[in-house]
Amino acid sequence: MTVHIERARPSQVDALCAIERAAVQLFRGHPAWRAYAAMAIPPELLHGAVARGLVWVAIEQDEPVGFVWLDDDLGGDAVGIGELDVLPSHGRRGIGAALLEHACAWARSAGYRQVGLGTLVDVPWNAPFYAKHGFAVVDKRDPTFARAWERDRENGFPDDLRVFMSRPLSPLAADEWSVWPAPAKLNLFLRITGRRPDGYHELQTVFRLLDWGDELRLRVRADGAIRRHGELPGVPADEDITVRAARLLQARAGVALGADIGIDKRIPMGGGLGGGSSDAATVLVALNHLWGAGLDEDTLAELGRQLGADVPVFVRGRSAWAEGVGELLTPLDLPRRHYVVLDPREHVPTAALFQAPELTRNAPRATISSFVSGETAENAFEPVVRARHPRVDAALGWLGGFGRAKLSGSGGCVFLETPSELRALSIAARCPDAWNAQVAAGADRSMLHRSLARFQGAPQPEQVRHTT
Ligand SMILES: C[C@@](CO)(OP(=O)(O)O)[C@H](O)COP(=O)(O)OP(=O)(O)OC[C@H]1O[C@@H](n2ccc(N)nc2=O)[C@H](O)[C@@H]1O
Ligand SMILES: Nc1ncnc2c1ncn2[C@@H]1O[C@H](COP(=O)(O)OP(=O)(O)O)[C@@H](O)[C@H]1O
Repeated sequence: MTVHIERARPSQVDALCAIERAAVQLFRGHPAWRAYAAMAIPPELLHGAVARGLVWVAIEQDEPVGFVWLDDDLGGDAVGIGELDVLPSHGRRGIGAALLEHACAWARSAGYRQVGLGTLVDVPWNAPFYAKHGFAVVDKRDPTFARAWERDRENGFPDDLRVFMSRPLSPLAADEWSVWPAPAKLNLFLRITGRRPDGYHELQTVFRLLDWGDELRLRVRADGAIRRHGELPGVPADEDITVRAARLLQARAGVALGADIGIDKRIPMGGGLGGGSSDAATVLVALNHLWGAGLDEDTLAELGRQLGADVPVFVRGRSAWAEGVGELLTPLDLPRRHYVVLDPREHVPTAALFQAPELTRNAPRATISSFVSGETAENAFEPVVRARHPRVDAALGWLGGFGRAKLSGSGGCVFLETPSELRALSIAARCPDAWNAQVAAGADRSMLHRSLARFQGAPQPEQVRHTT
């Protein structure tokens, strides 16, 4: 029977937790059994990892039979194998090895240079299995594993039997596909203070970048062509902002190389989460690197501005206070927060909202301190969108039952800030079926810039992901 591997979907989370529980039974009688048996994967955490594209599942006859979960919290140029489990009934068929190779291949495309893991030295399907697949035992005091070692001790794993292992990943060749993240954003408030002669509106907003978003695949072409692979509903290739971004960069930098572009779309289109803008910024930043075009960040941000008002903040890669049409940016370090982001599945047309006669477009100017104190927290589009789009109104009403729910950008996505990931996960778990709920952490430094640092072999800007 054939098995194939694909990215895990939210609907598979319960099945994956059950696979882990079945696989752990093989440790009965082992000194680590008590610790392993006491530690089931919290389904909400797996949900988060699935949403961020870090889990792959092996499917046989439409049923999940194994999975691998990558842990991107190690830092530096290393990614971890957080979990690798196969149903005991499907063991010894090479499914675990295939999952491992799949995850390592993705990690290599994402610019990681090593894969690390913690495992048991005396269990045949643990350390000896990984050794067969290119992993070598490393010194436990290696700083890469400091957090993992600490977690081991918290979980009561037998320290003498646990080893950390690492496998190097070779750099990508020039003609291979690479993968790059394109994070979503939220507008923590949005005020419109005036209108410019060209019809564009002056606004003030705070862009909060998230640790969740789209994934782009890029491959350099020698023939100069820019090609999009796959379909994006309602967006012909020539109109796709990623294709336009690549062409703009090509012309500005005078490069003769081209690119293949693939988009794994996770951010709802037209949802006020800046998905298209972020995709465009990722293309500018990534191709600038892959083509060796050598443009500086100011030039890339200006190219971004030509593509859309929200593109520069993604090019700069910092959560920021914004003015002008969104291009005058002051980086902000915001407190650690998680967000429940709710998609009412309603496309809200941005341009029409900016034209709405009832929109408040002459608000007094706010200050950063009035935002920080919580006094300035409104979104000028919210009353207009609530009146025109009943589904968005209903989503705000439901989420508002848990705290101060807000609209992002011009909507239709709405969000709620929470002090802990668990609180966000428990609210998201109660979301009515009609909408889609996502939990994400705020990121002061963009995951795009973490990727760029990996590809450049430079030190990481800072951990993006805040855990509580
Ligand atoms: C409202 C915001 C807030 O972050 O986000 P979204 O809801 O789109 O995510 C942005 O200002 C949207 O930025 P973006 O989506 O890039 O807008 P653009 O493509 O540049 O513009 C779409 C249309 O909106 C109007 N527009 C846009 C920005 C602005 N400051 N004034 C405007 O009047 C213009 O009519 C323009 O033709
Ligand atoms: N690569 C792309 N991803 C998303 N939208 C795109 C893309 N290219 C063009 N678009 C167009 O831009 C519109 C706005 O996109 P998006 O950035 O997702 O929403 P918003 O501006 O509300 O945050 C979409 O409805 C779509 O028509």
